[in-house]
Amino acid sequence: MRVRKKPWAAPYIKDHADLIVTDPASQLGHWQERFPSQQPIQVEIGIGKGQFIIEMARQNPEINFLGIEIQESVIATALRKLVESGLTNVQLVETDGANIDTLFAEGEVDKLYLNFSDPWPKKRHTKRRLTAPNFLVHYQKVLKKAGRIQFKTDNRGLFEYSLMSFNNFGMTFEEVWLDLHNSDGNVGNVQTEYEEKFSAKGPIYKLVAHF
Ligand SMILES: C[S@@+](CC[C@H](N)C(=O)[O-])C[C@H]1O[C@@H](n2cnc3c(N)ncnc32)[C@H](O)[C@@H]1O
Repeated sequence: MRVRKKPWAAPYIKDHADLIVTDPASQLGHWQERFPSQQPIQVEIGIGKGQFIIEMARQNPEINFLGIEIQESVIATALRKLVESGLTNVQLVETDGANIDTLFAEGEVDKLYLNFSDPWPKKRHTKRRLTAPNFLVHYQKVLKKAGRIQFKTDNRGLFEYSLMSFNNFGMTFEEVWLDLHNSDGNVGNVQTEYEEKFSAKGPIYKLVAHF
């Protein structure tokens, strides 16, 4: 998903350096200092406009959330929502999720969310999928022992690929939902922007797994 540049984005991000990090490697070992309370850290990679992470933070004040997004113009919109929310248990991080192993110490992350990740359907782009083994190696390092990865998508091809990828990596599945919105798994489900947009067109798939 490529989005048009927004001229206001860079200055807005600069003005809100208390809520967004643009040089994340400098925070290694210091993430908790960015929050008022030391609490478990949960991370979403590819937050888009931030609806999911902000609502999760509202519902779970006992957790500190970090939202990673690669596109400046997209994360700037999420930042606006965060500013309006007044929440203090969310920090945004403008970076490539592929760098996650350089951002956190081993076992620092409690849970990882991947929502409606770009499908990269062409075979030659497999390594760009956020559920590919080259990403799983990094997730395994930063997640605490038995820390969960929660993945949702409307893309059947990506979901099937991810099931195989996690399984081949030796991960254990805790939940697999093939039609989340019409199942018991939907209780307490927090929807993302993409989920709201695409659930009318077909099923939403979800899995929760750990290493
Ligand atoms: C299809 S959108 C989904 C947005 C949101 N999660 C939702 O469900 O509404 C995927 C988002 O992931 C971001 N993204 C893709 N690859 C990324 C990466 N390697 N690191 C960080 N963000 C990434 C994209 O810029 C885009 O905003």
